[in-house]
Amino acid sequence: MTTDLRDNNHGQIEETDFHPKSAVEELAEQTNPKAPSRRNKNFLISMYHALKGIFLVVIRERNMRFHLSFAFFILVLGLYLGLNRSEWLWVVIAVFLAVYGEFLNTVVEAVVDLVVERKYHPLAGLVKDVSAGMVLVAVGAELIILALIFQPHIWHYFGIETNFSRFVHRLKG
Ligand SMILES: Nc1ncnc2c1ncn2[C@@H]1O[C@H](COP(=O)(O)OP(=O)(O)OP(=O)(O)O)[C@@H](O)[C@H]1O
Repeated sequence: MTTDLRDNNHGQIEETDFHPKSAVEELAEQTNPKAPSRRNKNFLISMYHALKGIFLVVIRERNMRFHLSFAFFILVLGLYLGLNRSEWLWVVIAVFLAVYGEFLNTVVEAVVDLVVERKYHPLAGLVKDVSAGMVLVAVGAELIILALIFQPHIWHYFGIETNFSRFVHRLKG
């Protein structure tokens, strides 16, 4: 995180903490006011734009790369520990909850920057903070679900026997 100087709308300059440019900020700088607005002409073009959106967030948002690296680790751990089908279902829901939250957060950041034209505004800060809080809640839910799913398997792996870990392991056959 770096520091940035911003006008606080009262003629004073405040020092605020900011990360280096995010995907949203870089795109905001590339805006060409003279470019005509274009609409998607067919399904394939719509798909292309949707995939471009996913690609942009994955490549340029550090937090998204963290979520995906974590998801990959969970995938490997799940395969190694031999989760069953219904456990995978919960793992997928948990992982996508956090990833989806990150997508929403990126959208919120972009819209806020668009509305305030990247100038300082307390409400813009509030919206971004609440949006970041939403991601945190989603990650909290993800971690709780993953802990509930993986705990009996990890216990069993380390030879810690509880009624539940025995029950889950028996389900695996
Ligand atoms: N226009 C603004 N006016 C006031 N405060 C802002 C503004 N933009 C950002 N902030 C404050 O700076 C914080 C960081 O904003 P920023 O846009 O850099 O998000 P970020 O840290 O890159 O988020 P993420 O890590 O989720 O991508 C916000 O949570 C908010 O408190």
